[in-house]
Amino acid sequence: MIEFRNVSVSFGDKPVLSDFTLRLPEEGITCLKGPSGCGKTTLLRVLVGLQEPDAGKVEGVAPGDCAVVFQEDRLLPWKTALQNLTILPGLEEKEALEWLRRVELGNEAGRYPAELSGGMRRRVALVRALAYGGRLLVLDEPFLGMDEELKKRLYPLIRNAGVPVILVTHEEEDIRLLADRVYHFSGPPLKQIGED
Ligand SMILES: Nc1ncnc2c1ncn2[C@@H]1O[C@H](COP(=O)(O)OP(=O)(O)OP(=O)(O)O)[C@@H](O)[C@H]1O
Repeated sequence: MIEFRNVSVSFGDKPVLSDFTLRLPEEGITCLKGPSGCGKTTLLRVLVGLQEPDAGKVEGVAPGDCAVVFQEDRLLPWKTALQNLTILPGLEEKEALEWLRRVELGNEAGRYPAELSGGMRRRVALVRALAYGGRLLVLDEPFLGMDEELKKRLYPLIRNAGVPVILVTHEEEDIRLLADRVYHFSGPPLKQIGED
């Protein structure tokens, strides 16, 4: 179980997390849903250790435990799709190529991020996170820029990640086909308003 305990984060005079407490199960796929700007990304940034809270703490997860895909793909622009994977310690080129093939990018291995579409870059970021392993897979809108048919072909990769997944998505279809449970939020400040 991952636990946010009385976590507060403000940007200027705007509280985004305010004495926020939440327990997230560490099994299956947990979807987080809420309106744009309510604070979901901030929650994930605190979870993975990229945002130091003003107060409170997160228990049950350590730095390096999480493989993350953020809304912006964060690929290294001076490295090809393949090299963006082989920067992972211990990931051989052959295995990296196999990951790219799984997201239908086998022919794009030698291309630089600037030569890929937004949806292609996100697929590289997604397999980089999957190949990283970690104890928890954290995904913030991982299917942005992808059509419905492609997304459906990628769902099994998420389903079979072999680790618990925290998934932020606005898409009902993602939730319907992937989620084991959904936490609903409002905000800011972020507040849990339901669960199903
Ligand atoms: N680094 C920052 N500096 C200032 N304000 C920020 C910063 N990061 C987030 N915010 C503000 O905090 C609020 C919550 O942002 P956040 O990105 O967490 O929302 P979100 O729920 O993930 O939104 P979306 O679904 O649109 O991605 C927004 O009002 C945003 O403008």
